Amino acid sequence: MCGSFQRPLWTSPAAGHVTSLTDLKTTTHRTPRIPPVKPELGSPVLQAHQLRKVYRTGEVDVVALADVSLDVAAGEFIVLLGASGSGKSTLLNILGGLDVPTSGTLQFRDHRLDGAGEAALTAYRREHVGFVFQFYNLIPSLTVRENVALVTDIAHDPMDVDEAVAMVGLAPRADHFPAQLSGGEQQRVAIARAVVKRPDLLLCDEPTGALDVHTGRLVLEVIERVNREIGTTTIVITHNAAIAGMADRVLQLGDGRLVREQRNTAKVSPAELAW
Ligand SMILES: Nc1ncnc2c1ncn2[C@@H]1O[C@H](COP(=O)(O)OP(=O)(O)OP(=O)(O)O)[C@@H](O)[C@H]1O
Repeated sequence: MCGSFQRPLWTSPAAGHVTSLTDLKTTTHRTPRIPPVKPELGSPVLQAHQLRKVYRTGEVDVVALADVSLDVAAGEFIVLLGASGSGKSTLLNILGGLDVPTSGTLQFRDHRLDGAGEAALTAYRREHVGFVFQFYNLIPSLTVRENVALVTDIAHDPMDVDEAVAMVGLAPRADHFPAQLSGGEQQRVAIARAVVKRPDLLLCDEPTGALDVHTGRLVLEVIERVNREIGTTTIVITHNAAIAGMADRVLQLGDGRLVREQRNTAKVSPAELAW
């Protein structure tokens, strides 16, 4: 399972809070970083042990995650299912360094993330994690290419921007603005932006939630392609159980706990998914 944990890597008091892209650039050389060595396919990339997250609002404690233990192997494609409020986003946010657990341990390769400070989590997210959310968060005044290129300024070893744009099938639209694109196309730009820095992890929270079936399939095809061709470890949250067929492994959360885990012996391509 989780093996012996090391002390958190990032405890340097010199690493300050990062508040803007300019800050990110200027902190690049000060912020402790994990070397960008790609792990062997199948080796553990994330190890979570008894993760617990309690949100306190006034006098009320909400237990969003209750002792979730989970190993994620490099290159794996995981679909995370569960009813609304079951803790899916909370888990994804903690795995992606957007939030920290109340208790439990989380390790990315050899490095502890629980207890890591703001600057350390920023470095982790910036160098190792690509996020895709339900809404695309593109900058309207920038073209497709420029939206994707923004990230490469702060990445250690980015992909060529046009290569990333081509990977999501938008090469002919590279000079278009977000308002000139459909929702599915905008989501594909968001995926290109997430993967252009060659992250170890691609974390997607309801990536097809705002899309119709046909467009949703196209977006899932791009996510599947990134996982298959680049080997990016991928976790997708969805309410749509049909998407589970794409996964190597399907995890189901209920009331903050992992209530079901299933490995797919054969994966279904997004084009074959029916919902
Ligand atoms: N910042 C917060 N403060 C207080 N409670 C929170 C906070 N964030 C989440 N929660 C609570 O934690 C629980 C898990 O929320 P979470 O968003 O992780 O669920 P989810 O499975 O992703 O739900 P959905 O499918 O609706 O997005 C819920 O009861 C939610 O109300």
